[in-house]
Amino acid sequence: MAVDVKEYEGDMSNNRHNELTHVTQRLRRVLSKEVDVSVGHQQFLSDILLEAKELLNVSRVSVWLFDDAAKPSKLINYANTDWDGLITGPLPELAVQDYPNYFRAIINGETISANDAMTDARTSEFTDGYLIPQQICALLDAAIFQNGLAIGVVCCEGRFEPRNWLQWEVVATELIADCCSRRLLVHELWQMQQRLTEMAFQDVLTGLNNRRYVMDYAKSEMSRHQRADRPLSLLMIDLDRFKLINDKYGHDGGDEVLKQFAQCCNSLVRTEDCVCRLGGEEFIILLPETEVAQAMSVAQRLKEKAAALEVQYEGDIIHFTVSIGVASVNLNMPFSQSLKAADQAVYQAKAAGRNQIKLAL
Ligand SMILES: Nc1nc2c(ncn2[C@@H]2O[C@H](COP(=O)(O)OP(=O)(O)OP(=O)(O)O)[C@@H](O)[C@H]2O)c(=O)[nH]1
Repeated sequence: MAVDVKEYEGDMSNNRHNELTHVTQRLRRVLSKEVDVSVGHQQFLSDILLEAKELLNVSRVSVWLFDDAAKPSKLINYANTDWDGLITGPLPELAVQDYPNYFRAIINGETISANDAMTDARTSEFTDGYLIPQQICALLDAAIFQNGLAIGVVCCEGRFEPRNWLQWEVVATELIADCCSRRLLVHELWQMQQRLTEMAFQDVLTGLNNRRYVMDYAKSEMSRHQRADRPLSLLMIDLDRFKLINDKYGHDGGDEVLKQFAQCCNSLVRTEDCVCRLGGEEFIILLPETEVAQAMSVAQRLKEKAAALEVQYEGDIIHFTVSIGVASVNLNMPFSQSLKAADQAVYQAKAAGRNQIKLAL
């Protein structure tokens, strides 16, 4: 049911007025969450669209984004409130060649307040294929901008009869479109930040945690284990004669071995264990809540699994072995001391002929 100007200016029933005040407050509360990344952005969009649907008293509100803001050729449905019956499932993409007037208006940044969508020159293109079958009579569409370019549109659809869109309804839709724009930007920035954090703590080649990560992780695990008086163990692993593998199969062959060995480590340990590539052909596995005797048996399984691994590379099969140093992490000393002890054990394993496990003293 549309709100009439006269009604809004003076005669609006108390009920409708109270209802609007209530919905506006709800909408403002939801809009204020635009920077709260703990709410998923799809959830946020669907929340504001629902509030907008109620505020404007329309059948559906949806968000559509251009495939390419610099050179738009399609509008793709991004979020929408459901509506009772009719279209279900994903909405089809809209192509510029089918709706040139509509696209032109949105690209120009116009807010389309089509009181009668079937006669408005910007929306009449939808008449036979969409408006008539869906019984949509009024459309209120506001462009979503980013950096001065229209990147998409918020679309409000009224069914059954034309309506006169009021000025406040137009402004409310534009505010919602602006809010969608900011939220999409917040989402992009959040994704970028996630990616940077991942990059800062991840080894690019193997996807394992890197040295920076293990140092932070060890620090927090050491204090946790100290408080709980629990044992923490570590394996330091070095691939044997890795230079020969590089020399024989090339750097890419060596990389393939490192990647497959990383997977081998991951497949062998518990989810709470922390596998890291320290650099080069050197890896470390931290085993929380683990006595050194159990750590020795993990090392034994890893040594056997590595020796049995057949790395397929350009028609060849590459075999390799590992030398492992096992240490119980000394919770009263800096972590670097335990690393050093494990490193010396690796050195002894190498000196003893490689493909060996040694316990750090
Ligand atoms: N393919 C590849 N090779 C690497 C990478 N990082 C380091 N290396 C190579 O790893 C080799 C390590 O050689 P060394 O330190 O001599 O050790 P090793 O040949 O494994 O001999 P031992 O440790 O004594 O058994 C060097 O040739 C490095 O160039 C990497 O990311 N990819």
